[in-house]
Amino acid sequence: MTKLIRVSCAIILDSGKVLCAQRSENMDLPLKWELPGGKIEENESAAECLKREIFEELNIEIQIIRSFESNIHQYSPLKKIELIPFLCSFINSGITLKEHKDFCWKEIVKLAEMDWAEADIPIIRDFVQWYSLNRTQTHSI
Ligand SMILES: Nc1nc2c([nH]c(=O)n2[C@@H]2O[C@H](COP(=O)(O)OP(=O)(O)OP(=O)(O)O)[C@@H](O)[C@H]2O)c(=O)[nH]1
Repeated sequence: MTKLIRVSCAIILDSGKVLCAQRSENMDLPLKWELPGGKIEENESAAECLKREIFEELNIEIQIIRSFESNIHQYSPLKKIELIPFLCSFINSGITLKEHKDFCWKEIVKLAEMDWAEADIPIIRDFVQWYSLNRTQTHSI
């Protein structure tokens, strides 16, 4: 049976825009856009993983606001991931890319235009829908 790989990812919201990261040519899913994050290690919670990965990949600290429903996606017979999203804000802002090719801040209404990794598509759709219903609560972010 295929092992389920659990992956935490961050929807980092700042001034109504979300941080999108582009995978580099030499990564799996080359040049696809993703939400920064990574694989959850043994003895680590999804939230702990996210803080560690975001610091390792982008050199920034985040504050987790809430989690959203995860998405299970089978990329191939041997690769099945559970992508677990968290809404986050910044603590500091000097992004240094350690692994990704590029990053951008995308307005929420334009998020669906990006060429996302397949597992991210339902997560982005659900987040855009949630934001349109809850934007008044997120004004301070
Ligand atoms: N971090 C992150 N990973 C994602 C997203 N969407 C998605 O399908 N993935 C997949 O989840 C896995 C996360 O692995 P990772 O970020 O720790 O590292 P990686 O590319 O070095 O993994 P690899 O060792 O499989 O090549 C990758 O296989 C990646 O393709 C996403 O939005 N964020």
